[in-house]
Amino acid sequence: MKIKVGIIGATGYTALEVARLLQSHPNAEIVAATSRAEDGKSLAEIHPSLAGRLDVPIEMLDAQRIAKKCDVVMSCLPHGASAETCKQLVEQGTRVVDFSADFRLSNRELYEKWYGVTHPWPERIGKTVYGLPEFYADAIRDADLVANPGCYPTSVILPLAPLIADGLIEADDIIVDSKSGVSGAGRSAKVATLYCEVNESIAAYGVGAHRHQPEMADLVHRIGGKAISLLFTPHLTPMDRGILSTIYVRPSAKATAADLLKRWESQYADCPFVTPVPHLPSTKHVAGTNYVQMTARDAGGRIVLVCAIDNLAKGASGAAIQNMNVMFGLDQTTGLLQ
Ligand SMILES: NC(=O)C1=CN([C@@H]2O[C@H](COP(=O)(O)OP(=O)(O)OC[C@H]3O[C@@H](n4cnc5c(N)ncnc54)[C@H](OP(=O)(O)O)[C@@H]3O)[C@@H](O)[C@H]2O)C=CC1
Ligand SMILES: CC(=O)N[C@@H](CCC(=O)OP(=O)(O)O)C(=O)O
Repeated sequence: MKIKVGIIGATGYTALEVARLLQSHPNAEIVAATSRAEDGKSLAEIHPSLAGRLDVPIEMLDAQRIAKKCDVVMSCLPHGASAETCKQLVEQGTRVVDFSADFRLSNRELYEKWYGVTHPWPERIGKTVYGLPEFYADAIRDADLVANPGCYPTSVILPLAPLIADGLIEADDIIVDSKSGVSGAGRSAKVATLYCEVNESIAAYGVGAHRHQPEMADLVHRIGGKAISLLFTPHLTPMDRGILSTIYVRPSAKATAADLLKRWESQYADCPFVTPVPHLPSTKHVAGTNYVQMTARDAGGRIVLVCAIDNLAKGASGAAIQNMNVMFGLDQTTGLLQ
């Protein structure tokens, strides 16, 4: 019997990536998809790259109806809108992977400060597992709701957390410089992501004020056991997909880049998607895959960490399928090794 999967927010980029990846998943099938704007069409009509392969009809979102059809729902809705629907689906007995930031942080105050909205299900903040199977597989296995990680945070938490846990780097002096492809901003029309704005150009945004900064600090603290101080600057770059994070840290005592690589190798020895590498990774090395490549270099008294992921794969939809695999007792890599 295949896992019956529903995709809500089906017109977006992460939904397309879930559908693309699930087509070659041997144990799952898409049985429902929703959108407010494209009700009545099919997934393949909205996403022509799926033509001839996925005829799932798009329907309006009705949590009760979706819950009846699905074992698990991928909620590809924006933060703010997702939480209420996740609540209804979980209450109807369906398991949910939430792509939004609505359940990622440790507490309601932090969420409401950074997201500027009142949370509709505050009881679940701090009581929802963060969907990084590399650290939380046991809790994900039994979860009714999984908070899929943010894309930039994935590229920062995976390299930093084990180093903080072992005291190999200073916790109070971390600078993160990240670059993202434009699909990270979603598919809805915005001036900032128009062709003429992004083509042949690169720009910083959200300097010192991006909502992924508290997510990174919160999770590195939770996993590494030590509070950290971190400055994060994201950049929008003229590519479709991919994230490259360059992280400047100060080594504690006499730690070298080689020590950090060794630490990652032991931490992630049993994690099929996290690959410490000797070369400097680029977004091309992981494009379209669920892999994470990371390396470290000694430089001017600091160590520079470089981590590459695909924002739509390990940064969103690949991670969600990895989480679904854990939730349903499958091997983490099922359907994700293409
Ligand atoms: N893009 C990325 O790289 C990443 C995205 N994420 C997160 O994943 C989620 C989806 O992202 P992405 O696919 O890029 O987003 P898109 O903007 O591409 O798609 C969002 C989808 O949600 C629906 N939607 C929008 N507003 C509402 C609303 N108020 N109520 C119900 N449905 C709504 C839209 O469809 P319609 O208007 O037709 O209903 C659309 O299908 C977001 O929470 C995002 O933050 C996480 C990691 C990476
Ligand atoms: C390039 C770009 O705009 N990226 C998005 C982050 C990607 C994302 O969707 O993250 P969440 O899941 O936390 O929303 C941004 O900076 O807001």
